[in-house]
Amino acid sequence: MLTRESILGSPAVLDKSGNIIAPARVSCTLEQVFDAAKIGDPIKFDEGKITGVISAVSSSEICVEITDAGDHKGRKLRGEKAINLPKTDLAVCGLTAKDTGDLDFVATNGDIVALSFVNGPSDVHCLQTELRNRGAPENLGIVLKIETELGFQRLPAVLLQAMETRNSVGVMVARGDMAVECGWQRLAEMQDQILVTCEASHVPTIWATQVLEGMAKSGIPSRAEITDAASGSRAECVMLNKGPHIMEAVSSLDDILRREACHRRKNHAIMHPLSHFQSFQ
Ligand SMILES: Nc1ncnc2c1ncn2[C@@H]1O[C@H](COP(=O)(O)OP(=O)(O)O)[C@@H](O)[C@H]1O
Ligand SMILES: C=C(OP(=O)(O)O)C(=O)O
Repeated sequence: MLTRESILGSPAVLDKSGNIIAPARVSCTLEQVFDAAKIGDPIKFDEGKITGVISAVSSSEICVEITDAGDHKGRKLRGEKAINLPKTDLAVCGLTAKDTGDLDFVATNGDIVALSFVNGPSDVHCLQTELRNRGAPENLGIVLKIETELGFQRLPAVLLQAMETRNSVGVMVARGDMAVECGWQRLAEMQDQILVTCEASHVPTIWATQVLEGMAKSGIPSRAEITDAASGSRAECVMLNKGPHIMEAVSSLDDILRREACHRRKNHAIMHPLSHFQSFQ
């Protein structure tokens, strides 16, 4: 059960035979969810690790039937984990009350402001207006985090809107939420298109989320991670997430990107002679 009231989460209460007497409860801070969600809408918790379908909605509670929580042992949902409703039009436009509060500080102290869940040009316009109203400097950078289907579809219009002001603009390929919102299968195709569109628009990009994650966490990368990190050379910036081995991850990333720079410039392969195979000439 998802509750509008901000309460501490609690697990389900079961009787001796394992029947649910009271459902598990978690609260959701985004109030619009309770007006927008509809029966049958999919819902995902903790980056898609737990999935469900909405089975009942009221203005204060949303009932969710969990359809997948891993194997028979299930998965624990801890505090502060993300909730995604990929097919629900949340009618969240622009900025929340907390965002506008935070902007008072950002406008005078920030170098860059990142806008999460950009769904269309109106979100960007809203940020631009709020920054102008606060007299934010023209050189305050704006990073647009593309993480939803709508943001992806409207990227050209989003970029044109961002270019209406003199603020430098960049795009983050926010692959964490994008995979949850749009489905894992679409990630490769979507990230490619974002990179190409941004290159054509002369907008720098940030390759984000789970880059060398295994290495940052355990010290040893997977083979797939190395290839993914090398693809970061197609962006202007790569974002790493924290972990006890982050220093090794940074230095490996530097090494991988330097090597890749000999073979690729942005989205274009450099077709120089393959020196490794000269002995075959
Ligand atoms: N589908 C959505 N459309 C618009 N805004 C959303 C959507 N999902 C979440 N948000 C907004 O974005 C906020 C989430 O921000 P945050 O988790 O910090 O994003 P990020 O994953 O970019 O760090 C929510 O509090 C909510 O205001
Ligand atoms: C960068 C992302 O967002 P967050 O800042 O929540 O990690 C993402 O979802 O990929």
